[in-house]
Amino acid sequence: MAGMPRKTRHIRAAPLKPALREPCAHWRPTAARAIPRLMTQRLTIRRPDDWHLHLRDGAMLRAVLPQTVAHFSRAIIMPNLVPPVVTLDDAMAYRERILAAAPGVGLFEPLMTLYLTENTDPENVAAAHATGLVKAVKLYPAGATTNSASGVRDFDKVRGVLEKMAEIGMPLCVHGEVTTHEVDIFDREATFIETVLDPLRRATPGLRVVMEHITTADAVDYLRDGGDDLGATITTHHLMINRNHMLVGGIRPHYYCLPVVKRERHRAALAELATSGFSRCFLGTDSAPHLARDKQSPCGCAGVFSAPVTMSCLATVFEDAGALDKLEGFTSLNGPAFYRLPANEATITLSREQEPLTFAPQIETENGPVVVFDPGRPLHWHVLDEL
Ligand SMILES: NC(=O)N[C@@H](CC(=O)O)C(=O)O
Ligand SMILES: [Zn+2]
Ligand SMILES: [Zn+2]
Repeated sequence: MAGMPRKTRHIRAAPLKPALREPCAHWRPTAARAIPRLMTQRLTIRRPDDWHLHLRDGAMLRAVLPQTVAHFSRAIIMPNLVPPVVTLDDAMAYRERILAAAPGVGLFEPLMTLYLTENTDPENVAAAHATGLVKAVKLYPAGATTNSASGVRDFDKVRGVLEKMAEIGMPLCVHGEVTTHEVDIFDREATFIETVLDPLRRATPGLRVVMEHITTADAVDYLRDGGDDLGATITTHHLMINRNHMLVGGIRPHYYCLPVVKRERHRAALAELATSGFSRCFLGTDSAPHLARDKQSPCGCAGVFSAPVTMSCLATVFEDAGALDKLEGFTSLNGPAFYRLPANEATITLSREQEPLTFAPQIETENGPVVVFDPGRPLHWHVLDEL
C-alpha cells in the first residue's frame, strides 16, 4: 500500500545478562577492601568458641591442640576417631586425653560429642547428656566423609535415640550429605536436605539439629525457614574460597574438604548469611588436620586445617562485608545461645595492621607436617592476646 508508513520490525537483541563470572584463582580486591581506612584498627570481642573441631588423638592431638587453645575458649570436639567415640565412657576417656595433651589447656573446655551408630543406646546418650560434659551427638551418614564407616545407613535404627534427644533437648550435629553413588558430589548437600534431613526433622518434632559445615545457598534457605530448633555452622574456608580456587590453574589438595567447596554463588550466600548477624548460624571451623603426605597423594584426604588463621580470616571476611560489628555474634555469641551456654567472659583483641600477618605455612607433628589453610590473600588482622 503505497503512501502508508511501512511497518518496520524491530529486532531487538535480548538484553545481555551480566555474565556470571566466578573469580579467578587469585583474589581480586573487592569494593569494600578498596575503601581507604585507618592504618591500625582494634577490635575487642568476647573470646570465640569453635562449634566444630577435629583434634584427632596422640601425636596429632598434641600438635594441633595448642593452635585452638591460643584463640578459643571452648570447642565441640568431633568424635570421628578410629575407633570412633561412641559411648559415654569413650567420650570421658577422650576428654581426659585432650586435657592432658597440652600445657595451658586447663583454660580450654572441650565439649564432647558421641558418634551415632545404629547400635547407640538411648539411655547411654541420656546419661552422657546428664553429665554436662557431652553436649551433642554426631550423625555421619555411613561413608559420607573421613572415618564415617560406622555411621548410619538405616535411619529407622536410630529412631529411639533421636526421640530421646528431642525429649532431653540434646542437639544432633549432622554431616549433611547423601552418599548415593548416582548423586553428583556437588549436589549431595542439597539432596540430603530434601530427602533425609527434612523428613527426619518432621518425624522427630522438637529435635534440635545443627547443620554442620553448610556449603550451599540451598542450606542457607533451609536454615532461614527452619525455626528455633535448627542451627548451622559455617567454616572459615567455605566463607573464603569457591571451587575455582581449588581447581583453576592446578588442583590444590589443601582446599579439598567435605562437603566440597561449591561455586561462587554459594560462597557468597554463606558470607551474606554469616555477616548479616543471623543468630542461628555460628562458627564451626571444621579444622580437620591430616598429614601433608596424606593430602598430597593420588587419593588425598578431605579436610582443611584452619585453626591457626581462622580469626584473621574471619575478620577479613567480615571487614569485606562492612560488618565487623557482626563478627562477635558469629564467633562468640550465637553458638553459646544455640547450645544454651553462657558466652565467654574473657575477650580477645584483633588489630588491623598495615603489615600482613605472617604465619607458619605448616605445623610439625611427630609423624610429619600438617599444612595450614592459606586463603591466598593477605590477612591484615592479627590476634593480639594469644594464649
Ligand atoms: N571436613 C572434612 O573434609 N573432613 C573431616 C570430616 C568431616 O567433617 O566431614 C575430617 O575428619 O577430616
Ligand atoms: Zn563433616
Ligand atoms: Zn568436620
